[in-house]
Amino acid sequence: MPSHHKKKKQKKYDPPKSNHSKENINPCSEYDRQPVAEVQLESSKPYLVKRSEQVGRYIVAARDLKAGDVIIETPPFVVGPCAETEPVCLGCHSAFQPGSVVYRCEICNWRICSPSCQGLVPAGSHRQLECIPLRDKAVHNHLQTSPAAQVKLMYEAILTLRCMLLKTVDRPQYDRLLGMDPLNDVRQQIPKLWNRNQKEIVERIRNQWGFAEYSELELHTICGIIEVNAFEVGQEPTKARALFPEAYLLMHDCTPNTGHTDAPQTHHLTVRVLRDVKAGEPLTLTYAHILQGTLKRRQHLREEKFFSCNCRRCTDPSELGTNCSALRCTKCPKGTHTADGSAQPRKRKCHCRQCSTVMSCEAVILLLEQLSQQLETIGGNDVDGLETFLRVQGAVLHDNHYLLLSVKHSLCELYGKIEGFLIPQLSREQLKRKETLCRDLLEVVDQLEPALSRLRGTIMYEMHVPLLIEAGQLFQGGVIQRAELRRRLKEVQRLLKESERILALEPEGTQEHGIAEAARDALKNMGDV
Ligand SMILES: C[S@@+](CC[C@H](N)C(=O)[O-])C[C@H]1O[C@@H](n2cnc3c(N)ncnc32)[C@H](O)[C@@H]1O
Repeated sequence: MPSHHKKKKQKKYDPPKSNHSKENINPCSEYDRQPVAEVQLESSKPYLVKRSEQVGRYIVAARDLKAGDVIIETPPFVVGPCAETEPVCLGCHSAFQPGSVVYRCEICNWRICSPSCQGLVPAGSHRQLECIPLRDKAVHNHLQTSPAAQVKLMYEAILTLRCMLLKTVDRPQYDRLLGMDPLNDVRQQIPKLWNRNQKEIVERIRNQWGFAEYSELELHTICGIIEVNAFEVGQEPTKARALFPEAYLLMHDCTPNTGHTDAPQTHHLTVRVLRDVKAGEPLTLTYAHILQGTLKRRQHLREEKFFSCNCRRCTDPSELGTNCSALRCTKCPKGTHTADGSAQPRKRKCHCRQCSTVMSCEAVILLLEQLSQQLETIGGNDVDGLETFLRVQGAVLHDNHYLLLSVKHSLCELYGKIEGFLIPQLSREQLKRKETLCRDLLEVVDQLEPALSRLRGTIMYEMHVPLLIEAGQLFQGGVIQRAELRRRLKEVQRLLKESERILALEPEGTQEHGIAEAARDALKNMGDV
């Protein structure tokens, strides 16, 4: 729990209004449902809370911020298993390895990774929240008799139950959780979603598990709070969802100016600005995948986050010049098709920018679905299969199309990492290939998520390897002289320094932190150039 939290008188839940006032609101005077202590402390924060009709509450920089400045640092309100997940440890949320010893919680009998799992006991975790209620209601019996698909849904319901149990275990925390917008009015208009929640979560918790003391509306509200506001946390083999104070106020943008990271085990969240931000500028986060095309991002945001994105990138058919969603024109040799900026899928058309041929967006979506399915049939480590996909579909899609970018990203990591393609096994052509793939990716990432982007940091680290080897080989072969060698090594150093600068910001124990250490070692080994 954040240290500034003070106990306050209980307030009745007042669902947030979706017709937010247009007026900009000073954090010291706004927040009808905010605990007083928190409002008083807001003024020391690097952000101000505002509100608009279109976005609801959002935050802006309270002063000029420098790339790397931390704007939010917070423990989670609550963490829990992802939607429809395979069974995970209810302590640390790590997946169970096939054949690993089966341990069970001695109280509730649900599976855990080990009796000494550190995640079982902290505040807001299994033992404090659902463990004894699950035992008292013998919920484990349902787990044993249910088919795998139902078991996944039972794990999904755990996070809703955890939030709900806060009402009795930690009422102030529960009240703060209810400060998040569940968008009930919007979600209720989507029968597929509402009815699914009713059947799979609300009725499960109330009727099957026997927690009838919680009303249907309370449980639907928690479902909404999770759907609208939860962050994905953890790294393989741990994957979970978490709700955080403050961070939920970050509005979405498809070219965000903040990035976030969560610490292994505790899932404490750190949000930093990725680039310099001027006072008054909205602080933004992406709720979608950065290397995804506009149609897909907008679809995800509409269906899963319940709004139409009209950011600069979504309304620009070229996606800020990257052509991330462009298809090659079948009628003219140089043309590319891109969707116009309309937010409404039915109205959208994909025009060739050279010859004005028009394709319907439905046809484009269908084609991309087929290509995605084709891609899924290629094994994750199948270098040749992925290269063939790039070659064949490169005739249909722009070089920077997001489907090709995702293949390029996989390949740039595979060259140098898997048996048969380890660094000493790579031919000159394959090393060059790795370099080219990294350059292609960097060119796009520099546009969409510049400066301190984690993706940039990892690509730069990958790219230093072929450049370093090539420089050494060319010098030893007498192809380049000392001055050219020096120039090339300087470039390698630049990549390593930038990669280290970015990834050293990641918490200890993460893969990225490990890469930062490797970059530091590589720089030390290079010595003075
Ligand atoms: C995590 S919440 C952000 C906080 C929220 N605005 C509030 O007042 O509680 C996400 C919701 O905010 C709104 N939102 C965030 N970014 C937006 C954007 N770029 N355009 C429109 N609505 C946005 C959407 O309703 C979205 O479902």
